Amino acid sequence: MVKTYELLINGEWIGKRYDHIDVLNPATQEVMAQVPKVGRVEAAKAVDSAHQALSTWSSFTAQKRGKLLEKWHDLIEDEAELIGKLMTKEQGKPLKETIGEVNYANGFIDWYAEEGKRIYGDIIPSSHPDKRIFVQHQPVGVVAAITPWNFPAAMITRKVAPALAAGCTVVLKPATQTPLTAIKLVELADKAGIPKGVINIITGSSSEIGKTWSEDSRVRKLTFTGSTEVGKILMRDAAETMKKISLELGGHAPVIVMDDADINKAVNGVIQSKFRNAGQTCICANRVYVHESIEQEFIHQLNDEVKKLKVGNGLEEGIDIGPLIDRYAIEKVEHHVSDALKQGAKLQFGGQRVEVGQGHYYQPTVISNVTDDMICMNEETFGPLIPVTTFSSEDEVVQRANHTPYGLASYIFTENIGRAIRLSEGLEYGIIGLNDGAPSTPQAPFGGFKESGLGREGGYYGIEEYLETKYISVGI
Ligand SMILES: NC(=O)C1=CN([C@@H]2O[C@H](COP(=O)(O)OP(=O)(O)OC[C@H]3O[C@@H](n4cnc5c(N)ncnc54)[C@H](OP(=O)(O)O)[C@@H]3O)[C@@H](O)[C@H]2O)C=CC1
Ligand SMILES: O=C(O)CCCC(=O)O
Repeated sequence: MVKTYELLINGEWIGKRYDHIDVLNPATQEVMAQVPKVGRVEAAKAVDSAHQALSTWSSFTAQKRGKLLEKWHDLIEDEAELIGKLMTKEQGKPLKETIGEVNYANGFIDWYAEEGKRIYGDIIPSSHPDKRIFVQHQPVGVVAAITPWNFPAAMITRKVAPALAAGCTVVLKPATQTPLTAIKLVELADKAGIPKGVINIITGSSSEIGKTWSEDSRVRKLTFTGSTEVGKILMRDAAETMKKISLELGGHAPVIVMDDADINKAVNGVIQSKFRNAGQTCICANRVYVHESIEQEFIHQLNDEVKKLKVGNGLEEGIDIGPLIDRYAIEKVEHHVSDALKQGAKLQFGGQRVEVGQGHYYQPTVISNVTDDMICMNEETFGPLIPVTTFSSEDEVVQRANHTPYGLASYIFTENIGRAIRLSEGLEYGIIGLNDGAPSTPQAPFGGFKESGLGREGGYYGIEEYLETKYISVGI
């Protein structure tokens, strides 16, 4: 019999009396667990609970909240391997990546346990001799967090840790495909002594839960990571109650490899960025622009490295690329590859499914002779495909790289400092990996320009998203 996980509302674990949703292991397609399927009633109860807990939690000192966050961090650290295994089973990514993600996720808790103590205000010199200007920051209130399946731990802590550190309480809905890691993290928060009602987690109908939270004026902040399409729905709905919002949405990251680049560094950077989570991240390299003079050498080295990558069940030793999340994901990759090949792209490596059990596995794939009108050059592939094209000048490549509604991450490989600065300034992206294929870290601001979203997560920028600014004008 599969385990049924429970949900936490107002300090009580509930779930037995609801319908359930099956959680599948993407490597085997087996049902590995079930979670309750709740809707509007429980979504509203979760807000009641968070709202009730708000005054006490926000009145705690930052030190007291920080201590509880540290306790939560330590419990996660103790169970990192177990959580990693659970995440590999529900999400598919290799164990080395899931354990890495647990540590990355825990880094946000660690960072915000400290950062909560540094929510400083200002005293601003007044132009009136008989007045003083004080500015202070207060928690925004109840926060609703909706998270995706591609980072089942990090997307939870990147939102919940700064919210809690700022003095907010949270209602959380993880993705239906990967709720187990999230529930496990909340269980550890409960065990750490974070008071009842401060974190509430529910699973179920995303549209009903999203609507309920959007309409509820007690929810003062909505934070979401996922598709641009859903982000736009949530932004429209949140406008009714004028909530603060953070949206971390899709991307279409260009990689620019200049003729002076260290090719070895560029190849490793592309591989690091592209094949993390089998290409299912919004900052993954989506299209590679290589200077025409080094195309052959770059592709040759890239093929050599890509050939070494091992595809299979992420629980097995030595696996680099696990299964894609579901059948729609692999069909999308196939569609992008076949469209490109039909229009004249050249297959360098891969291009096929890999038959391993029942999972949806796809070979790491490299195609060249790609043109800007192909689907893969315009839509997020969210899979292990590297399309390579060439360019001849700096201006041309910046213009082509910026020609997209997205603006999340971009990558530059060059050894020339002037070019590095010019390109970094010219690219309309929130994140630049300059000779770096892995820019994500808890201390830095993560977020996008244009249709890649609003707001930033991580670093001190990340906590500002959970604060209101209050100005007190004092007559003396
Ligand atoms: N920026 C990023 O990190 C991500 C980008 N994507 C992109 O989006 C594509 C689609 O992925 P998908 O998982 O469908 O992403 P979605 O945007 O559909 O899902 C992300 C989260 O939003 C929830 N959700 C879905 N619809 C609504 C709604 N109407 N109201 C409130 N919440 C909602 C989902 O719940 P539920 O799971 O219950 O449906 C999930 O928790 C990917 O192929 C990729 O291109 C996807 C994931 C992450
Ligand atoms: O948006 C995503 O794909 C999740 C975040 C990835 C990261 O933190 O690197």
